[in-house]
Amino acid sequence: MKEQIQKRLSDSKAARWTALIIVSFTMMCGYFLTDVMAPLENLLTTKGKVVYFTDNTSMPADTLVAKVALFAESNALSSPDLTVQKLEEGARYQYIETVEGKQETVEKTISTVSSGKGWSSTEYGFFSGAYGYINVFLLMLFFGGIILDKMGVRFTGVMSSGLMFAGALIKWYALQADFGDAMLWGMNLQVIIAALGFSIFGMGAEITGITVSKVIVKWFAGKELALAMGLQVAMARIGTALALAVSLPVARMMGDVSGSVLVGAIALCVGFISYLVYCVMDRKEDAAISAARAEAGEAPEEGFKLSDLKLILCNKGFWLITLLCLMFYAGVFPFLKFATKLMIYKYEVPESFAGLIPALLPFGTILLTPVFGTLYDRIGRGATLMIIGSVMLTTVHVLFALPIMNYWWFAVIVMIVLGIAFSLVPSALWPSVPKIIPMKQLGSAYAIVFYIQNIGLAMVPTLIGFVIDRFSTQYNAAGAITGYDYTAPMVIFAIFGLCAIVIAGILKQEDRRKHYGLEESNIKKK
Ligand SMILES: NCCCC[C@H](N)C(=O)NCC(=O)O
Repeated sequence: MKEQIQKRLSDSKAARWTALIIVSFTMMCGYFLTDVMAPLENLLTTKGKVVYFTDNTSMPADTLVAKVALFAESNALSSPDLTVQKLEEGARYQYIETVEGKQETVEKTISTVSSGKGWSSTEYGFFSGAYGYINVFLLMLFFGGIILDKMGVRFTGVMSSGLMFAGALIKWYALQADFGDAMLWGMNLQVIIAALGFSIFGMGAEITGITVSKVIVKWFAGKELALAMGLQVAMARIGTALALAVSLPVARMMGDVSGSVLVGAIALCVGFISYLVYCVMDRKEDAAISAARAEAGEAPEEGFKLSDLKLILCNKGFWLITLLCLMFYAGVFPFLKFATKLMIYKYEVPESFAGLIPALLPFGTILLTPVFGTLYDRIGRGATLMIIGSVMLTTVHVLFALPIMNYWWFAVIVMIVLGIAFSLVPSALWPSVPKIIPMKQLGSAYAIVFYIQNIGLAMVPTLIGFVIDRFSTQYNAAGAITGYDYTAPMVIFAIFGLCAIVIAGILKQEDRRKHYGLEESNIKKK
């Protein structure tokens, strides 16, 4: 009987994997909402309504009306069905299009109509970066780590998943409301309120992220730690992949971009409830740990002290991991925010399918991250995996920057390579932190890594949005946008990759000197 009390819940395989699935589900819902707007960039940056045709092409409603009016003026319309009629499902239109230098009459049928928001690329970039603003500028992630180490995973997780839900609701409110032409700080008021919601959500998502990492170390240390972390990341990627794949169809179906955000907010509500379920398991685990300590006559584990921060901040290996994280993730997550439009304008993929190519990236990682995690658990080579992943990231961005091979299948291949890189580095990077920093400082350590990473997540989209507006957007004589040249933004992303390679190389050298064990396996033989 006594033995049963002392047995930790985490010693049971079923219990620890159940705990992992529950907390990973909460995180997955967070990842869904994080990227739900990415496939909607084209819609958000178009003014007025956008019509989608049954052949999967799309165009701003104003352009269609102008083209059809021009056609009607110069032709006697053969069928009343083809006159300018209501912009609604099933309506048919004829107009002239220039295909390979020749003028052709095309006939199209509307499939759905959605409302664009008329944001500029700068506004879209500002909004996308908002995820990190509160984390970075109000130091909330930093405080989040201290709260986590002081208050524990139950209090912190409930608070942070509640914040994610609240932020999502504000974002949804901003997108479905009509603010007319109201402006604030030189930007549309809608952008500012949506960004505020996204910032609150981002604070919740990042604090949930460090909490979940600590939960996993608590349940899996000395066991299948990297595999568990890999699986958690894989589930998170399902959230990203779903966001990229279904967001546009949902927005089209519901007639507005806010529809996709509403779906995300509902998912987050379920995620919040599932974290409450985890709290029940966590309480039992803590009780078992305390009972075992009392039984062994050990004093309860010393709590986190602020002076512990010094130990973290003076550790060179820790800083190298943190900088690698900053550079690597600056080349991936912000890129995803712009990737759908890149597919539309550089690779001429119809908008209806364009989100599916970036979605390949997280889909690929769903399988590969746990595979590489297991590899790290069993054979080690963590620093080497990070170098290889960073080289792949850089190569991919160089290929996207070059004005060659503008074929959709080439974009697919390059995206798959990026998917491999995006599996390699996270599966080695996150389980490497506990090799450098002890458990009781782990919450703060992950928080500082996430904090620095968030500087990239906040600033890079803002920078890229500005660069696209300033250097990449092409206009015709009348001042209308005709296309985009993605060379400059992609070169910026490639530079982040290059920095990641250098840092990963130095980390490997440092590991050799300090014996962190990054190249060693994680599973301890009993
Ligand atoms: N788009 C979600 C951003 C998550 C950032 C988070 N700090 C993180 O790095 N998580 C680990 C990962 O690989 O997703």
